[in-house]
Amino acid sequence: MPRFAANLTMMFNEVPFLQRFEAAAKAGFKGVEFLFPYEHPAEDIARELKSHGLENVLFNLPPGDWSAGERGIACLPGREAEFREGVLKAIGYAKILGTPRLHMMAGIVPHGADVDACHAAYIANLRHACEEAARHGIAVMIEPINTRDMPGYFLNLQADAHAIREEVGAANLKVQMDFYHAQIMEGDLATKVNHWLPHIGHIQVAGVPARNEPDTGEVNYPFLFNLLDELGYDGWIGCEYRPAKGTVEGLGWIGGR
Ligand SMILES: O=C(O)[C@@H](O)C(=O)CO
Ligand SMILES: [Mg+2]
Repeated sequence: MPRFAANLTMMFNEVPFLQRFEAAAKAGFKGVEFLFPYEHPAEDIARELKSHGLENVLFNLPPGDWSAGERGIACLPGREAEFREGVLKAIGYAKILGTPRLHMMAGIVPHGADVDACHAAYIANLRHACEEAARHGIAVMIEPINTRDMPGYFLNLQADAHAIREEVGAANLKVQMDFYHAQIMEGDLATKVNHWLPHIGHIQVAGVPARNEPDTGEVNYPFLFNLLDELGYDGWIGCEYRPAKGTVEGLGWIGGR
C-alpha cells in the first residue's frame, strides 16, 4: 500500500492554509506537501505539523514572480543570484520543517531565448542547488510538466529529466514523476516507472484530463499502485489534484483500491 501525502495547495481548500494540516490529519493523512510555504513563518507551519503528527514530504523552491507568470527561474540566464538566494531560503524552511526533498522548478523559456544558454544555466543552477542541499541531507527534485498547463515550460518529458539528472551527476538529484503530466505528454506510465524507479524521488497523482480525484479519468491508478507495491516503492505519493466535490467527500479512492 503506497503512502499518500495530501497536497495542501490543492486539497482542503475549504479552510485557510494553516488549518489544512489539521484537516488532513483528521482525514487520515500522515504526510503533506505544498507548493510554497513562504507566505507563512516556518515556525507556524512546523507547529501545525507537530501538533497533528504530520511529516512534510516536499515543497518547492521560490519560483520567481508567480503572479507575473513565472514558473521557476532555474533555466533563466541572468537570474543566478536570485536563484541562489531562493536555494538558501528553501533550505532554511526545510531545516525547520524537517523536509527531506525540495522541488526545483525549471522555468518557462522566454520567447526568442537561446535554448543552449537556458540549458547551461539550468545545469549550473542544479549543480549548485544539489551541493547546498546535500550539506543538509536534502534531495533535489526536477519534475517534467505538461505543455498544455504550462506552455513553454523547459522540462516536459521523463527521458529528458533523466538525461539532465545524469548530466548533473549529483547523487541527491532525483526525478519527481507526476503521473498526471506524464500521461498527458507521453503515456506508457507503467513501463517508465518500472524503468526509472531507482531514480524517482517522488510521485504525484491526479485524474487525467481534469486533474480531479485519481478515480476519475483515463489512468488506471489501482493498477499503477499495485505495480509500485510490487516494485517495492517505499516513497510518498503526493495527491496533487483538485477535489471535484469536496476534499473529504472525494477520498473514497484511497480506501477503495
Ligand atoms: O505538478 C505540478 O504542477 C507541481 O508539482 C509543481 O510543483 C508545479 O506547479
Ligand atoms: Mg506535480
